[in-house]
Order: sequence, then structure tokens, then C-alpha cells
Amino acid sequence: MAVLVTGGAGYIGSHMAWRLLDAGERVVVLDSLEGGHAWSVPPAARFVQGDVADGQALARALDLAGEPVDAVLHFAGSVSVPESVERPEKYYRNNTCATLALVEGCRAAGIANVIFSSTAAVYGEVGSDPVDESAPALPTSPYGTSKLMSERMLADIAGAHSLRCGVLRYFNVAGADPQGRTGHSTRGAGHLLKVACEAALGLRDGLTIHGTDYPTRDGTAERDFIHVTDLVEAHYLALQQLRAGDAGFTLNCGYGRGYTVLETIGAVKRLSGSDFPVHTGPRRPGDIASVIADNRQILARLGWAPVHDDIDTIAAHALAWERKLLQRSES
Ligand SMILES: NC(=O)c1ccc[n+]([C@@H]2O[C@H](COP(=O)([O-])OP(=O)(O)OC[C@H]3O[C@@H](n4cnc5c(N)ncnc54)[C@H](O)[C@@H]3O)[C@@H](O)[C@H]2O)c1
Ligand SMILES: O=c1ccn([C@@H]2O[C@H](COP(=O)(O)OP(=O)(O)O[C@H]3O[C@H](CO)[C@H](O)[C@H](O)[C@H]3O)[C@@H](O)[C@H]2O)c(=O)[nH]1
Repeated sequence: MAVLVTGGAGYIGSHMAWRLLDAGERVVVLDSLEGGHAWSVPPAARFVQGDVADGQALARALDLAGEPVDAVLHFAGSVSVPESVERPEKYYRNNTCATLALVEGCRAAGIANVIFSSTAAVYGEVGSDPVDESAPALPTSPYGTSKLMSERMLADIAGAHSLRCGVLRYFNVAGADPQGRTGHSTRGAGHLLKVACEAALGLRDGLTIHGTDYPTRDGTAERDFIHVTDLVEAHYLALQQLRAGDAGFTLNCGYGRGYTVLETIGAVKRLSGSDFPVHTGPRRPGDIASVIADNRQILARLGWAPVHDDIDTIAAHALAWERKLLQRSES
């Protein structure tokens, strides 16, 4: 059987494609290249450039797989909280409507297993950390709402038909493949660790902290950073679980502890040896103060055993990849 990875030319999806190939799986990637790069797709994966909402592109991908596809890992989507506040239509179209079209196409093709990339942004301002999966979902951004709507839609579709659906709610994904095969290369990505690494390498004039008046230990927002390799391992376990007949689940993916924006910047400065300029600015629209995972369910249900739970490891791997990207652009 083969696995369809949507968004496999992007950050997390490319790591997933490598992990599946490492396990001997056959992989086909469907990605529009809106943000990702064809060179991020592992050479051993098959690749179709196209939109997940385009039934013909999906058909081409399923055809190219060469074997029946039994699972789709759906990473493709739009990912920026502030952009979603400015352009909500894009988020409802590309995250919610496109997911519906994809799942209808997958069902028609007889694919039984779906893993959906959801987010901690579905919770909104949680009030007390850590947050577990039963907490009310009250997103503060169109991005979070677009993902929550997709979750609900998938649950209804899975309930009505013979579809098994695993929803993984990622907290803040960071770092890069320890073997240096892929990393965060997405055009225009504004994620904190990536921006900090770019500033450390002199690719930016510095970094602006969005908000210093949050109710946290140093006034900057706090996030639960999860290494991308641990996250794709959770997907691999989730895939085995669904294939073994589990009807479905919704699970937090995070380590259960947070670092503030200032602490994260401090780690990148320490590891890079670069004291890049840091400015302060107002809060970013759609942002929340803090979100940290209660991860007891994923540990128990999937037997997930993260191995990179360390901000220095995450920052070191992110920096190593950013250096590689720089060399690539210079050659
Ligand atoms: N990065 C994070 O911290 C984080 C946290 C929570 C959830 N997520 C979710 O994980 C998924 C992957 O995120 P990422 O950080 O790898 O993002 P990314 O932007 O690096 O990758 C997304 C990929 O999807 C492709 N794409 C976008 N819309 C498409 C469409 N309609 N059809 C086909 N391809 C399309 C892009 O070209 C890109 O290669 C997203 O769904 C995102 O919402 C990410
Ligand atoms: O240059 C920057 C970039 C970010 N930040 C701050 O750093 C924190 C983290 O911001 P990111 O943009 O790195 O990540 P978000 O928490 O906004 O969102 C990320 O994690 C979420 C889950 O928690 C989502 O799923 C989303 O896709 C993903 O981008 C925020 O307080 C943000 O304001 C800065 O201060 N300066």
C-alpha cells in the first residue's frame, strides 16, 4: 500500500515523507508549491504538483502512487495566524473547503485512513495551562477556526462512513531533520525560531518581539515547542494505530512545557554566538499569551516517546538547517 502526503514539499510534510520512506513505505506527495519547494520532496517519493481541492490532481497522484493508497496524511494548508486575520477568506478556502474536497475525493477512491494536521490554535486563550483535548475550543484567529471547522467536518464524515480519522493538534513545531536532509524552507515563513535563526545568520536586521505585556514570567508570549522529528514520529504511530483498526482520535502533540519568546531568542543567541538586535513591538493580532500541551493522551494512546524535548537541541537543528539553506542560496 502507498501513503499520500499532501503538503509534502513543505516543512513538516517533507520530514514526514522522509520518515515514511525510511520505514519502507511507498510515498506520493501532492503539493501546489505555493509555499514549499519541489527539491524538498525526497527523491524516492513520487510527486504531483497540484491543489488538494483539484480532483484531477488528486487522481493523478493516486495513479502515480503505483499501488493502492490506504492513507492520506493531510499537511497542505495555510499556516500563519496573523495572515489569517488579514485574509480570512484564504484560510476558510484553503484549510476548510480544500479539506472537504480532498476527503470527498479520498472517500471516493476508497482510502480508509486520514490523519489531519490540526493545531493548538483551536483552543484560543486557554486561561490555565496545560490544556487537554477536552478543553473548550474557542479559537482567537480565523486560522484556528478554519482548522476547528475541518476537525468537526472530518468527525462527522468519519462517523457517517467507513473512514478512520486521526486528528493531531500540533503545538509549535520547530527544529529540523537531525540528518540534515530537510528543514524549514517555506517561502515567507514568519515562525519565531526560523526568524531568530535568520537573524542570527545576518539574513535579517534583527527580530521584533510582538508583545511584552503578556501575563507570563517575562511579559512575552509562551509556547510549547515540539521538535519536528518527534512530531512526525507521532504521525507514524498514529498511522499504524489507524491501520490496526482504531476508529479515530484527537490528540495534542507537544511536550507539556513552555518557553517564552525571550527564552527562545536567548537559546538561538547562545547557540549561534550572535547577539542580533531585538526590538519590541505591539501584540500581533490573533495571538494568545500562552498555550502548553497536556500530552498524557498521546503518550498513553500511541505509546509516543519523544526524544528531542530540549530547546537547545531544537534551536541547534534549526540553525544547522538555516546554514545549509544559506549555502544553497550562495552556490
Ligand atoms: N508549523 C507549525 O508550527 C504548525 C503548527 C500547527 C499545525 N500546523 C499545520 O501543519 C501543516 C503543515 O505546516 P507546515 O509548517 O509544514 O507548513 P508549510 O507551509 O511549510 O507547508 C504546507 C505545504 O502545503 C502546500 N499547500 C498549501 N496549500 C495547498 C493546497 N491547497 N494544495 C496543495 N498544497 C498546498 C504548500 O505549498 C506547502 O508546501 C499545516 O496544515 C499547518 O496548519 C503547523
Ligand atoms: O518575529 C516574530 C515571530 C513570532 N513572534 C512571537 O512568537 C510567538 C510564536 O509565534 P509563531 O509565529 O512562531 O507561532 P504561532 O504560535 O503564532 O503559531 C504556530 O503554532 C500554532 C500552534 O500553537 C499554529 O498551528 C501555527 O500554524 C503556527 O504558525 C508569538 O507570540 C509571536 O507573536 C515574535 O515575537 N516575533
